[in-house]
Amino acid sequence: MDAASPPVALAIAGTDSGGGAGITADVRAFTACGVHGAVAVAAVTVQNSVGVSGFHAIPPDVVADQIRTVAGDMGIDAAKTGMLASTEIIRAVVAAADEVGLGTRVPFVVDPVAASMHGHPLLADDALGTLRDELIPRATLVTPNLDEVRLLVGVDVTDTDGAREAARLLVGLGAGAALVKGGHLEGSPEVVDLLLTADGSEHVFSSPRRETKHSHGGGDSLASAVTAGLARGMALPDAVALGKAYITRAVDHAYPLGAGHGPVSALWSVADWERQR
Ligand SMILES: Nc1ncnc2c1ncn2[C@@H]1O[C@H](COP(=O)(O)OP(=O)(O)OP(=O)(O)O)[C@@H](O)[C@H]1O
Ligand SMILES: Cc1ncc(COP(=O)(O)O)c(N)n1
Repeated sequence: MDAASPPVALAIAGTDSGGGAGITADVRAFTACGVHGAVAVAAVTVQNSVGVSGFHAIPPDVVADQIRTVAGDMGIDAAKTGMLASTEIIRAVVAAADEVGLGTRVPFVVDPVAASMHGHPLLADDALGTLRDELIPRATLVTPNLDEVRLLVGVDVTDTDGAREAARLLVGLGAGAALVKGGHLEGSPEVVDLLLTADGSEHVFSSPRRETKHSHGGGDSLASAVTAGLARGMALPDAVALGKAYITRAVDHAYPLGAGHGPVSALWSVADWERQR
């Protein structure tokens, strides 16, 4: 007898040839969190642990068609965006999202990726306004890091009050909720991610800060684990709690790889499985 079909989550994002971030991290998180991962590739990056040396943006209509063709066959229970590269791709994603109900019938997580952790740009400068004005208003949840917060709403977050103010402004852009991630707030012993929903409810997710430079793909992994929770029908705070639990474990198991920043890891799930074999 066939197994029951799992929920389907769709990642609309870029590839990472080094396998640390982007769509590779997304699909690992989807699998580890119990959903089937489908993908709409928006860009192919030439990337390793040291940085991004180039990328090729996929034609916008091909990005949109990947979304439509998955929706039309297997259905989409939740979707997330990562690297979208250009204004034209964002507009194509917005058009397809509206057609298939992302952000209305289907939970839609927007991770507003602007640059890699090495500081290499993954979004054209002139695309930030389109991301802010056309994509974020469709988001069930937007998940910026502190650099993206600064770019999107001009707030320099240094503490929880600043994160709260930034989240309020992000929700003011039209997102259903904002999760302001505190990974970049070096110096604090806890990593605090703050969730604010449009109805004003606030949830704080805190975990011990791990001393590691190997956190490549952390933001993608968190957003994808939250998306998996939403695809499974969880309420947003529960889905974010799942995402935080997943990323905390993945940072705990992050490993060095290459000369630069190694990835956060989902390989503990394989070790668990082998122990039980
Ligand atoms: N040193 C750390 N220890 C534990 N958790 C961390 C650490 N750094 C980041 N995290 C967690 O990882 C997630 C991603 O946070 P971060 O603010 O680094 O986003 P990001 O910049 O988009 O990620 P990245 O650039 O690493 O892909 C958050 O849930 C954060 O709490
Ligand atoms: C294709 C792609 N998408 C997203 C990121 C951001 O991840 P990080 O901030 O860990 O470099 C990346 N480096 N590459």
